[in-house]
Amino acid sequence: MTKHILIIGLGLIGGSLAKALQRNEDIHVAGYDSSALTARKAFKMGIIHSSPPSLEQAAAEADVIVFATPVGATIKLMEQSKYWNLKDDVILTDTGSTKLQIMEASKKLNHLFIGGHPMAGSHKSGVEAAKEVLFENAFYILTPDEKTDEKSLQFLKDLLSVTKAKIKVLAAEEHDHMTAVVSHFPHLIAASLVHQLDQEEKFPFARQLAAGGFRDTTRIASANPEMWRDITTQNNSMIVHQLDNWMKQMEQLKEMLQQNDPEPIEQFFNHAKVVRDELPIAGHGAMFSVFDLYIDIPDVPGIISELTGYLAEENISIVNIRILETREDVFGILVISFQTNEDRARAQKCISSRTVYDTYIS
Ligand SMILES: NC(=O)c1ccc[n+]([C@@H]2O[C@H](COP(=O)([O-])OP(=O)(O)OC[C@H]3O[C@@H](n4cnc5c(N)ncnc54)[C@H](O)[C@@H]3O)[C@@H](O)[C@H]2O)c1
Ligand SMILES: O=C(O)C(=O)C[C@]1(C(=O)O)C=C[C@@H](O)C=C1
Repeated sequence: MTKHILIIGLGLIGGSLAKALQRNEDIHVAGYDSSALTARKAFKMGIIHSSPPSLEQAAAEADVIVFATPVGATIKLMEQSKYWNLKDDVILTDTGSTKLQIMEASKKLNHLFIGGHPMAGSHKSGVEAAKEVLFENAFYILTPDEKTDEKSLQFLKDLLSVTKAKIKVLAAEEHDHMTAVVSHFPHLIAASLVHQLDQEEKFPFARQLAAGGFRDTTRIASANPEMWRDITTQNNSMIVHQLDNWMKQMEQLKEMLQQNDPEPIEQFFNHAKVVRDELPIAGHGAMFSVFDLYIDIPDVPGIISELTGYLAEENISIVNIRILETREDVFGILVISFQTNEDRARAQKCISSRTVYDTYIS
């Protein structure tokens, strides 16, 4: 029998989930967004099967309701949902980046709520950025609580299995602690590095020099500010705890730098390299979402379409393409991102065999 899923919030995450869920032919995906334009776009793009005009009516028909809205809006919607006429056995879930406050809010609901968080995403937002494959190989965290029965949990796991994510059950507190370390606090550091560049007054040309290192470290500073405002206010104490640890670490770093002894400085970098190099490689998800290929190209018209044309001929899909404007002379660096290491290796071979341009992997 067809199951009715309602996704509220049709941005990057809601849109990607809707697309992935459509792989299951026994599922009807209805989508709602507070922006009527977004909902219309999602329907036109085929991301959702239907775009009901009334949220309450769509909620009443749903077997599963997914809140894929910024976490502040999710808590407000959860409160509203108490007044909706829901099916008795409906399962409510969400995709929010924080879990403790959301699970706390779920205690006041009359229906089952199982927290959810796919650990994959992007600095891009909105329905246009939605991708069916976004969650493949990424962890998808679920945070059931004492009210959750095994059957409903299994039902949700089965439903989400079409995303090809790795489903993992965690307690909300563990989730918020770990995401503060690997996601929330790094976003604040990335933003702080950009602020530091912005405060550089003596040499404004520094912005032009910002090359791979600065761009790689600060990509996530381009993420949606409202979304990160909500995450930061909800997971505030865990983030402040990370900041305390960071400040202690920075004090130690400062002392080490003041002594300027090369050996501990090398050890500092070496330890970070060993830990970073040992991080597990995931196809998508939190850490390694893309594989970049760098190509030295001359500044001539048509060069990008020439190169992408070669890749298209060999059926190699591209995730992203950008130019690093780090040099003022004739050559620039084109960075093409791929979804897999294999795609990048094929692309490097393809470009090296068809052009004279140097390609390299950073
Ligand atoms: N962006 C990421 O990398 C990422 C990754 C995993 C989880 N998340 C979480 O998933 C959720 C959605 O994030 P996103 O990146 O898709 O954001 P997004 O900005 O791309 O999309 C959010 C959508 O929700 C809609 N919306 C906002 N308030 C609403 C309301 N009250 N009712 C209905 N629709 C409303 C917006 O119009 C927008 O279309 C957030 O809770 C976020 O923390 C984000
Ligand atoms: O890849 C990115 O750009 C992301 O920021 C994704 C990211 C993360 O911090 O890793 C962001 C928020 C999430 O809740 C999960 C994933």
